[in-house]
Amino acid sequence: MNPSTHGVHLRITKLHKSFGDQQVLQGIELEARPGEFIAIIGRSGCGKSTLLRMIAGLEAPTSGDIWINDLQVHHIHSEARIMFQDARLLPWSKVIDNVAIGLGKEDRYKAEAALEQVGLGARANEWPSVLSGGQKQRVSLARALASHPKLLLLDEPLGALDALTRIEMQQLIESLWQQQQFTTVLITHDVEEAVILADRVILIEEGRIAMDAAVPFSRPRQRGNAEVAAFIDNILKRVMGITEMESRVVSKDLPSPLKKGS
Ligand SMILES: Nc1ncnc2c1ncn2[C@@H]1O[C@H](COP(=O)(O)OP(=O)(O)OP(=O)(O)O)[C@@H](O)[C@H]1O
Repeated sequence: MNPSTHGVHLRITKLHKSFGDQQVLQGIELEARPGEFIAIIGRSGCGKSTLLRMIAGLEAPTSGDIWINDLQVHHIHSEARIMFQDARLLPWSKVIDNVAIGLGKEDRYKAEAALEQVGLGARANEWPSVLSGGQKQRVSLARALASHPKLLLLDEPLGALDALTRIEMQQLIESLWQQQQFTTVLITHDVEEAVILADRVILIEEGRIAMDAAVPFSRPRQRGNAEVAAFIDNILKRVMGITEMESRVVSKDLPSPLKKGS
């Protein structure tokens, strides 16, 4: 955990969300301390994005409360920024203008600085269309960070990237988080990514928090490290609902994600 004077305190109580008859979230209780980095995992469709959208103020809860510091979330919070799997850049605006969206003219230097921080200062005056997927996500990250948010919401932002670019982006996000100390909520399908980056890994199952595991390793965390790999493996087993005995059978007989890292 990164002690922080910058990030917000996030608190979620008795949160329910239904779409028609479908109850997606059924009593979420969750807290992130200022400057904490939490990762939310869970099977496809369990409600991760819905939860993030509600924290962002883009979707209203059916019932329950979300607090950012002492303000209840009813609409988009001025201190929060969200980043999605697709970069969502405006194709008719230059890279720097995409980063500067929402900033006043006098704050344009902040967009330039954010673009430098993600390593794309030299590409400021190009069109988004000439950038690679990873570069577009860097621009999207710069746009999210240019206004110095106190809460960064990441909805599977690295999901579409190749493995190497993904690792580079993870390192970039971790180093910017360490410098700027914003509170971070990361949605990811990748348990390894959650364990490498987050202070806590939180599993949503059947609409509730089924696991909230503090990651006990110092940073930067090494993927090859046996203890890290075993920790990832245990979470994977928990996500897949596989018992110890079943996992031995799976590990022996099949190439399986349970063997990841071994
Ligand atoms: N606007 C909506 N209207 C109706 N149903 C919705 C709406 N948004 C989400 N849902 C439903 O809520 C459930 C949770 O969706 P959500 O996108 O939050 O899941 P997720 O865990 O993020 O999934 P994935 O990992 O596949 O992205 C799904 O069954 C989805 O169909």
